[in-house]
Amino acid sequence: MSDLTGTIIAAHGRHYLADADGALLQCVTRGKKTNVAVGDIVHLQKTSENQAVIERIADRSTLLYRSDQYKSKLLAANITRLFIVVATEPGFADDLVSRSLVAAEAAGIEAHIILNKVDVAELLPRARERAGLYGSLGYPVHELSARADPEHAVATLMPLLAGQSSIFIGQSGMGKSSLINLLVPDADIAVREISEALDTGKHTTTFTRLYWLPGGEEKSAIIDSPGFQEFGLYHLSEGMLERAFVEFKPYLGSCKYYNCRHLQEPQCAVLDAVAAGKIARYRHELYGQLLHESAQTLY
Ligand SMILES: Nc1nc2c(ncn2[C@@H]2O[C@H](COP(=O)(O)OP(=O)(O)OP(=O)(O)O)[C@@H](O)[C@H]2O)c(=O)[nH]1
Ligand SMILES: [Zn+2]
Repeated sequence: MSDLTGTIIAAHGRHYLADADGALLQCVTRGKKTNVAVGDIVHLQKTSENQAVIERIADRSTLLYRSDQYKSKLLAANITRLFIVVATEPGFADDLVSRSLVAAEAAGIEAHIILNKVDVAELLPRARERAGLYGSLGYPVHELSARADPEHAVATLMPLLAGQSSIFIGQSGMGKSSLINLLVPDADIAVREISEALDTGKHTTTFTRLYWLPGGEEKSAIIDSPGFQEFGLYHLSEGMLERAFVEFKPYLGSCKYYNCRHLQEPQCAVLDAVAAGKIARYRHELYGQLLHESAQTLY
C-alpha cells in the first residue's frame, strides 16, 4: 500500500511537495515532525489523489543546515555540490561566503564559487581579487555573466551540474534567479505549479525548491534557496570547525597542546601560520567567532 517513493521538491513550513514519478503530491509528516528537507527521498502513504503522508525518510548522503542559538534549520538533503553565487555588484559579504564554505565542508559537500556580473568591468578587478582568496583555498571560481553572456554561463555551468544534485545559495541581488532561469527554462512555470500545490499564496519566492535539469541521461537536480542575510552555524562542534577550515589542515596536529583550540595558546601552529600570513586573518577571526557560537547552543 505505501510503497510509493518520492523526492521532496519544495518545503514551506510543515507543508511539503513530493515528486513521485512526475506526479506532485502534497505531503505532511506524522505528528509535528519538521525533519524533512528538500532533496529528501521519502516513502509515502497516499491519502488521496494528490496527497500523502511521509512515512519514512531514506538515509541521506549529505545534509546541509543552518542554525541559530535555538534551533537548526534543514536547508537541503542529498546535495553533492554547493554553488555560492557572488557578484561584482552589489558587494558580497566574505562572512557569508566563508560560513557557507564551512557548512559545506562540515557536510561533506563539494563547494564552488560563481562570480556573476563580470560585465561590470570597473568592479571586476576587486571582485576577482576577493573571490580569488577562495580560489587559493582550493575552491573553484567560475566567472560569468548571466546577462551579458548567457550562452557562456550555461556552457560553463551545465557540465558542473550534470549528474549532480546541486544547491545554489547567495545573498539577494547576486543574480541567482537569473542563473536558475537560464539553466531551467521552465523554472517560472515550475514555481507557479509548486506554489499552487503548496498553496503558499503570494509567498512564492520564499521557499526552497528543487528542479530537475532538462536533458542528459543522468538525473540532475538544482535546488534554489531564498536569498539570505545570515548563516548561523551554532550546530558545529569544535572538532568539526577546525577541520572545516581547509587551510588549517596542514597545521592541525602540530600545536604544542593536543587539545589546542587555536585561539591564544602558546606554540600554536595555526596561530603561527596566521602571523606568517599563510592563513587569512579574517578566516581565523571567523573561526573564533564560530567557536564562540558553537558554545552558545541551547538545544
Ligand atoms: N550587469 C549584470 N546584471 C545582472 C547579471 N545577472 C543578473 N543581473 C541583474 O541583477 C539583479 C538581481 O538579479 P536576480 O537574478 O534577481 O538576483 P537574485 O540573486 O536572484 O536576487 P533575489 O531574487 O533578491 O534573491 C537583476 O536586476 C538582474 O537583471 C549580470 O550578469 N550582469
Ligand atoms: Zn593550535
